[in-house]
Amino acid sequence: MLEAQDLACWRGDRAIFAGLSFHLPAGGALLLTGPNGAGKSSLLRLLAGLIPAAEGLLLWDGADALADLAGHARRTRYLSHQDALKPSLTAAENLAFYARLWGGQVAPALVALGLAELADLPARMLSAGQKRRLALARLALAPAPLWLLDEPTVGLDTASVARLGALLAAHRAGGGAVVAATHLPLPLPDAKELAL
Ligand SMILES: Nc1ncnc2c1ncn2[C@@H]1O[C@H](COP(=O)(O)OP(=O)(O)OP(=O)(O)O)[C@@H](O)[C@H]1O
Repeated sequence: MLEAQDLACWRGDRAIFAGLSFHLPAGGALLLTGPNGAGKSSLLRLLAGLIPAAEGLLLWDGADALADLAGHARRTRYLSHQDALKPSLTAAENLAFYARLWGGQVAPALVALGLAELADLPARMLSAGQKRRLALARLALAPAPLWLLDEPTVGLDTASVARLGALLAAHRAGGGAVVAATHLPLPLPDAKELAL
């Protein structure tokens, strides 16, 4: 599904990593680990097509994944460190924005992350963990084969980590793939680890 061949990444005038290769099959999961500054977020941004590779190739089903950036964006859900919420919109309205882009139903996506009770609250009034859950609820809107998740469980309580685990399992059972960067335990059984 996703294959990296000899990727290299520069940020500013510094080489962050080079010679990075991996193969991620349908249903597979790759866990990015390494100390602060190792390049985990940079790799996720590169895989999302948001920063260019200095060297190497990213392939999707054997073809250049980044030749058509709009097409790559359509098959990708990228969750960064930031929750990317509009503070003045309610939880439901925030998700409705993405539902207009990708399709899907807002109510079940809120339920998937335990947010039904908070649907009408402006995002600015949510706690840090609730905001993270609302960001993650986007994953439950409409299927996309590649999920790129940067520290998805930061701020989550135990029940919410379990809800995310259920989402991840269903995504992978349906043939989806996941690349996740984390310093925390993640419910991703049988994930391969890529230590940066
Ligand atoms: N916009 C930028 N311009 C220049 N250098 C950057 C930029 N963003 C990140 N870097 C540098 O790239 C390196 C990798 O950063 P990155 O955020 O990818 O690390 P990380 O492994 O995700 O770290 P953390 O565990 O702290 O989240 C760091 O040395 C950082 O200073």
